[in-house]
Amino acid sequence: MLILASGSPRRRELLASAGVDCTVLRVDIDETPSAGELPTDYIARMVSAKAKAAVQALQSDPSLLKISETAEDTQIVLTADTIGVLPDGRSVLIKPEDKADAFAMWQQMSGVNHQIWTAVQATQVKKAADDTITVTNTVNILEKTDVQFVALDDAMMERYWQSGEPQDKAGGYAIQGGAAAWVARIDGSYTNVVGLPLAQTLTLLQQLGHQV
Ligand SMILES: Cc1cn([C@H]2C[C@H](O)[C@@H](COP(=O)(O)OP(=O)(O)OP(=O)(O)O)O2)c(=O)[nH]c1=O
Repeated sequence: MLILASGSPRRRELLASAGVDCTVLRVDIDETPSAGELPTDYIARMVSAKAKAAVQALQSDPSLLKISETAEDTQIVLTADTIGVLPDGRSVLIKPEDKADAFAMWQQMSGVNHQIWTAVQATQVKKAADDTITVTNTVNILEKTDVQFVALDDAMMERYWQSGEPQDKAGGYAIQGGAAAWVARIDGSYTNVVGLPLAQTLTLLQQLGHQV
């Protein structure tokens, strides 16, 4: 069975909607961007740090890995990271720290286009007889979706902040929730915005020989 190393319920639900069962392993990493770090570098660092943390957790508790110790028996650990990117191509939007941070992000997205990027990493691991976990293959994809927001006023932003939904979402919004009314159009994968580009992820899993 697939190990989804993500605390995001959206990712698990998307995989379940495609009939993919997974075991959830929560990993906690520092998601602070470095000064001047470009979106491509930041998102690659995040998705790989989440995978490293997951492999470490498996190493501490190898019983989480439901595979035998034969060389052919491997398991896939899936990690993902979702960010917003402003039209300057440099500004990364992650989860808002507080209300002021959310408002500042939304003001920059009001009435214009931004992009949502999700990076997905499939890390194939195997277990040796002494319970050592080794990574046998790593494959990454990066999917980008253009999103255009309507013009937002203070009352719309205030109402949405009070809903409690923005707090744990990249860019401080959920297209699958209250912010659906803010989205004039998108160009690209919808599920990518929700946190996991489903069709592309299934292709990735198939490439690694995982039955989907
Ligand atoms: C833009 C957008 C983001 N999101 C979510 C997807 C991700 O869960 C979250 C971005 O944060 P992430 O750090 O990508 O994911 P996470 O912290 O929820 O889970 P983990 O790190 O354990 O994998 O924002 C939506 O649900 N809807 C949206 O429209």
